[in-house]
Amino acid sequence: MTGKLVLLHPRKFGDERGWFMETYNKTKFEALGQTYDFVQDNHSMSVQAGTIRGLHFQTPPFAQAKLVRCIRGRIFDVAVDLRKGAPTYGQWLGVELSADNADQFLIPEGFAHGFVTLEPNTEVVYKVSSTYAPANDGGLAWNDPDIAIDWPIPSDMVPTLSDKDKKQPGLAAFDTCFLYDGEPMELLEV
Ligand SMILES: Cc1cn([C@H]2C[C@H](O)[C@@H](COP(=O)(O)OP(=O)(O)O[C@H]3O[C@@H](C)C(=O)[C@@H](O)[C@H]3O)O2)c(=O)[nH]c1=O
Repeated sequence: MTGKLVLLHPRKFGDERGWFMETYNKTKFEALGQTYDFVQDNHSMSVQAGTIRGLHFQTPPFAQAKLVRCIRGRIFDVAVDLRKGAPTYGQWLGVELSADNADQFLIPEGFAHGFVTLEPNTEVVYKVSSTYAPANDGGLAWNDPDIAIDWPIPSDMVPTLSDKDKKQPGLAAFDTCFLYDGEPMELLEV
């Protein structure tokens, strides 16, 4: 299996009560060639708009694929290619996820992940394919010029960051431990 970046537009079944949607269906993921054993669910809430969490990853053997969605507010969600030898190594791809669009972003192993909140009190939930392994916790600077993410926040805004994320290194200091599986860094939308 190769891991693809996938933006899922889940089908909402509306009726007089409201709506229903599936948020994860293993069989449908397998039909897309994306077989993950999601073993942990996470939920974060960020009070301030302009909060950046990331860029984060766990190193092998605890690398994580992530299935991310925003259930309150709005985020710009980013994946950064860290796969050794990939032609797109160091490049990033971002999507907007919101409670309104209900979209989900599937980020395979080999990518760093981060997001900025675009509204106050934004809540993000995501499944991960390996449990938390603090000793394998890795990070990169959100504003590393070698990655050059175009965060959709005002240029004079000082983002809210954790102490850890204020001190993350840049890509130049990172010796990647992720292998390139040949999968192009393209967004599959379903
Ligand atoms: C990630 C994580 C953190 N924690 C604890 C450690 C710490 O005391 C507290 C807050 O952790 P952090 O500051 O790392 O939380 P946060 O900055 O929200 O980290 C998350 O960011 C996004 C972008 C991701 O992709 C996630 O994988 C995760 O790295 O929660 C767990 O117990 N389990 C976990 O799986």
